Amino acid sequence: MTDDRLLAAARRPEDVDAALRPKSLDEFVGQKAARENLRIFIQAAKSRGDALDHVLFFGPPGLGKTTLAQIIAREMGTGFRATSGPVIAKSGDLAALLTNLEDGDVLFIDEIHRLQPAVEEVLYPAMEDRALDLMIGEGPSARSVRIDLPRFTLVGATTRQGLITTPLRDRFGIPVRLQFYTVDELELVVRRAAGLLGLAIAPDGAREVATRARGTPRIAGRLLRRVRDFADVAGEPVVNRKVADDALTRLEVDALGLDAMDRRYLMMIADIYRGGPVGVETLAAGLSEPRDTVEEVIEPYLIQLGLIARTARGRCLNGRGWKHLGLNPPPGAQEGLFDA
Ligand SMILES: Nc1ncnc2c1ncn2[C@@H]1O[C@H](COP(=O)(O)OP(=O)(O)OP(=O)(O)O)[C@@H](O)[C@H]1O
Ligand SMILES: [Mg+2]
Repeated sequence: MTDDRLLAAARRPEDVDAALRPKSLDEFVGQKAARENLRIFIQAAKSRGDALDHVLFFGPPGLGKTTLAQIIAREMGTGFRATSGPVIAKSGDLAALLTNLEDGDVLFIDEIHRLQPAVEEVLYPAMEDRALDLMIGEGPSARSVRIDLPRFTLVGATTRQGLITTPLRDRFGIPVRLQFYTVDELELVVRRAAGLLGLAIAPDGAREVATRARGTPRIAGRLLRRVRDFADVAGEPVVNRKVADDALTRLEVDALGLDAMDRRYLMMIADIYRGGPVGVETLAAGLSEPRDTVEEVIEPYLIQLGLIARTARGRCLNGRGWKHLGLNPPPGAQEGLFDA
């Protein structure tokens, strides 16, 4: 299933992300626009002696949302508290978290789209007015009291921008969309990670891993560890292109970084639906995967590569998709509409 995929971008226990996590904006590779904007906003807030405005990160898993949240706290020189949407069960839990913050703290809420509506409502005045509205007592004697909160920066992260309610989204002064990384950027990520892992890697070896990492630093780190295993066992002192290629091919990661699941997805559109259009529900059922997984994990990178297109009538295989499968589109297939 998806969780076992080598190329699944979602966190897994063995990822030991912390070891490879960049600790400052200077160390953070890629996301240039976001990085430079954050640098300016952080500098400005610091020079005013104020907390940074609230930041919302959105984008596919493994692109660096949590990493950037930690970097913000470090660069601001403030404390970092982390929690996640599904963990905060009641509004009282959030109230406790907020009242325990120290001046200037960063409060990181991962999967913020999964907050309960009642909990989310506590956040609105907290974000806007640094205040908490509490109800004291019950029945006719109930009254509302307002408690002032310390200055803090809320950093929210989500893989599902579409699921964030508008009132919540509007309260973030700094929305940041993270993009897939280029191969050049991932090459730097791989070299840096190899250095931290004490692994000797040749430039063409780093390039090979980068090319096959689905635009995602977490996957680059994971592939690098697996390649290291193969190199260790084979007694290869240096990971060059051939060593990396052999290892990744054995792991069924193809030249574009697609794995068996991606190829099953593409083959299903090609084979059964003659190139589409086919609805995402149908594809999800055929792959025995939840629709969310198909939309959030499998499709974004295939779209990024131009192998498929999302249309109003469903998913279609593009010319490039047919080519990657080594197939010719059947006469009358939809693909010509989307690219050459
Ligand atoms: N720009 C980067 N440079 C180097 N390494 C990075 C970069 N961005 C992320 N990483 C590495 O990728 C891994 C995943 O990053 P992170 O946990 O921040 O992703 P995320 O966006 O929070 O993912 P999720 O949506 O699953 O929570 C970490 O090990 C981190 O070290
Ligand atoms: Mg994260």
